[in-house]
Amino acid sequence: MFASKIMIVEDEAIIAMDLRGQLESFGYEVVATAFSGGQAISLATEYTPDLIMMDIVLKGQMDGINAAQTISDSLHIPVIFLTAYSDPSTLLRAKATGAYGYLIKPFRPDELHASIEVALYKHQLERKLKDSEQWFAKTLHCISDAVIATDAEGKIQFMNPVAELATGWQQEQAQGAVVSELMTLLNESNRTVAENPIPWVLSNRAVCGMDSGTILVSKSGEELPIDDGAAPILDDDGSLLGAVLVFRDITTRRQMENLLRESEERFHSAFDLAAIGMALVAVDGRFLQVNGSLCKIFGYSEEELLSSNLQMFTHNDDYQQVLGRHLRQLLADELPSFQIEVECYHKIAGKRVWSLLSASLVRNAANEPQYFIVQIQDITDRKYAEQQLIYIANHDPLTGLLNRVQFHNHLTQTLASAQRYETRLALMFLDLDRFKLINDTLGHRLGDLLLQEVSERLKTSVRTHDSLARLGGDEFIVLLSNINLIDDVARIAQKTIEILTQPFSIEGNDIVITASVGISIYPEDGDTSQNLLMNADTAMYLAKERGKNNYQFYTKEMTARSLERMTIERGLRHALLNNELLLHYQPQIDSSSGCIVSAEALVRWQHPEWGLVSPIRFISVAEETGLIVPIGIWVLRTACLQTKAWQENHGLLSQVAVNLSARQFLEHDLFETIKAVLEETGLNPSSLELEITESAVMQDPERTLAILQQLQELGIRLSIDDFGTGYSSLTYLRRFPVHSVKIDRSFVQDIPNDEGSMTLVRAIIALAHELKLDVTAEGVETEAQLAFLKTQQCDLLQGYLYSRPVTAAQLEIMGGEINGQCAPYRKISS
Ligand SMILES: Nc1nc2c(ncn2[C@@H]2O[C@@H]3COP(=O)(O)O[C@H]4[C@@H](O)[C@H](n5cnc6c(=O)[nH]c(N)nc65)O[C@@H]4COP(=O)(O)O[C@H]3[C@H]2O)c(=O)[nH]1
Repeated sequence: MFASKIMIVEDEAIIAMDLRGQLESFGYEVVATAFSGGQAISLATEYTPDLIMMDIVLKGQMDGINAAQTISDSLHIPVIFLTAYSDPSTLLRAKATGAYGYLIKPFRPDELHASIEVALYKHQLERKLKDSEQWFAKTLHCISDAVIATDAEGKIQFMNPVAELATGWQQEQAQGAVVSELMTLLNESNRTVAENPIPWVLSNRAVCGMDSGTILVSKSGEELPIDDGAAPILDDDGSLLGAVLVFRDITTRRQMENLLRESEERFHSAFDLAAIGMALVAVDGRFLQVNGSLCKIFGYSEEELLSSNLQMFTHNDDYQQVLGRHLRQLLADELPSFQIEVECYHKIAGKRVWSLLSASLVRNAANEPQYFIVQIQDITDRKYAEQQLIYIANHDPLTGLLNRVQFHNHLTQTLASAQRYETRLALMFLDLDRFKLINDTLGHRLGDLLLQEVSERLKTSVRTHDSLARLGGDEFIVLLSNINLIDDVARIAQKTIEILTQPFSIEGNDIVITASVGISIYPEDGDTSQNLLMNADTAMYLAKERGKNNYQFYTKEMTARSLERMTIERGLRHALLNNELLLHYQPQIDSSSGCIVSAEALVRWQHPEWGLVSPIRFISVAEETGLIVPIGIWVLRTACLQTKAWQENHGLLSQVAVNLSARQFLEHDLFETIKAVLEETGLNPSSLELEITESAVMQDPERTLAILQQLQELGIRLSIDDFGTGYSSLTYLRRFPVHSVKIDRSFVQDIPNDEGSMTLVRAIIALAHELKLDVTAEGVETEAQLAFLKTQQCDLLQGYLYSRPVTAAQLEIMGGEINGQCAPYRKISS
């Protein structure tokens, strides 16, 4: 603790020294001793002691009282007077300076000590009080609220600067004025004069809040919205000292409140009237507020929704989990917002609603989660449209079966699972036989209906977990998964074929179709979807070749064959462009005259590497690929040109026979093409015989009949090739405008050993003649065959006995000798 600093003012040096001794003995520090009033002021200024012991009577012009007055006014240092005089006027003067003590000499040391301690304590108290007053005064000046204090009569005693600014009155002007007269207050709502709270506070001695909505009219008439309160000022003993009014300008707050209210109104109207569903959802998922659109989307009333939670819309576990996870991520601040598609349920059982749900979380100023704002958009229509698009993209529009792309996906997945679980699967490639013909003859509309019926039947023949697809046209594919026994696959294939052979009745038309099926098995026939599909396709081709209407399992040998077929197909396309095709002619001999009257044109392929290729190797490929159409035209044109040249230059051949493939009959302009070739080459139609196989005629008898009639009317001769191998009867053929039949060489070759063949040949010739048809025997190789055929009066003979098919040049040598006359046949060495 520091000692209090005391200054002595005493013009008697001995007394001053004595006093100093006493003070120091009490523990004070005597910082200075002054001997006059003037010196007292300057030393007090210099040392600022805590207390001055001042003698009243001093030498010089200034006595102790005057010096004390100056020091008290300017330095606020407490003074204790020491004097030998105690006359009333001196005492009065001393008291007026605010003296802290007055000791009459001689005084006792304990009296001195007590006076000093009292003076120091009193001064300390006064200083604290002053500091505190100053602090309060400064506070009142600094605070942003307006403060007006009145006395107990309501007269203004204090106004801080904010109050001055708000009221327009300076404190000096307002001092002493009655507050309610100076301050005009209005009720904002009805603009009537509002009561000033001060009088009420003074009479009730209670705190009073001012109605919000109060307006202060300033001195200049300016109006300020204020928000305030007033309180009484009570003394320690409870007596009323006055009142204080505190108010603040709430213009900015009002503006903020207005903005907030407007924004809330906007939000509410946006919320209530929004076309999309909106909800405020508590963090535990309960609905706090829902709008009308939300109720409409799900068919629930507002009350029903408010008593349930967000998860109620979807019963699907997966969606619930996804939704729950996203909401938790919002709460954990891991996501600012999210948007997910959820499959929901309408109140009406079974009605599904697809919704696009967006949510974000509202947090308070302390960043604590308050509630979710959830928006729900009904996207059911869009979703169905999307599903429809996906369905369309994955399904065949005609039959509703899987399409090629989707089937590939299925196959890839099923194959992966078969590989994982080491199971077997089978692919059944199914192609309708002669569908193109049906399509072309009955029209595309009926063709489409037939395909639909076929797919319906196919559905019944496969198991539910098998996949059925239409790859295009009349090609179907079945994927049989989890196969135990190959026999099961065979059984299904057989059943499928049988189901399809039952006649279809479509718009009054009875249609009979058959199908060829090729089968490949995983893992035996391939381990990729491409391999398995290719091999099933290859097997299907073999089924076609083996007479159609059957099924074939893939074998390794088929690949070699199919490879060869592919090579032939590629080569054939070149052959046409590169002029690699040529014709050989096989003579046909008149049995009675022995003359060459006709020749059959037979195509050959002079391959640059393989040499001369037989038509047996390439005609079937040409037929499957459709290449037979341009090849057939080429053959026809070449044969006609050649025959025309022979007729004109050598007088050779009254006729040439050209094969017409069944496939060519599918061309809608077949007749026009043939007619054009005849016109172009100049060959007389009667010099052309077209050989049509029995099976080609029977594929579509009505259509063929119409074309044949046109050809006959043009003068072309028509012949049925390979007669006897099919199922047609001669009487049936009567309806067709044919001129001759050609007995198949398989019957001729058994003559004379097989009585049955001979009987058949005999009957064919007899019946044909009865029907006024010529008969040509093919494959005559022996004299015995020739003799038999002659006795049966077979009209024309063709076979190795006479000649193999030869080049045009060779044929000229054979028949050119008689110069235009029908020369007897002369065999050449071939
Ligand atoms: N074993 C034996 N065979 C004999 C005898 N006489 C003739 N041949 C053969 O029998 C076939 C007769 O022709 P196809 O029955 O129309 O049978 C033809 C025909 O179906 C087809 N073809 C040939 N050229 C053409 C063509 O230009 N167009 C069409 N669409 N098919 C053709 O190819 C088939 C085979 O023709 P090629 O190999 O030339 O075989 C020819 C001929 O060489 C014989 O005494 N013994």
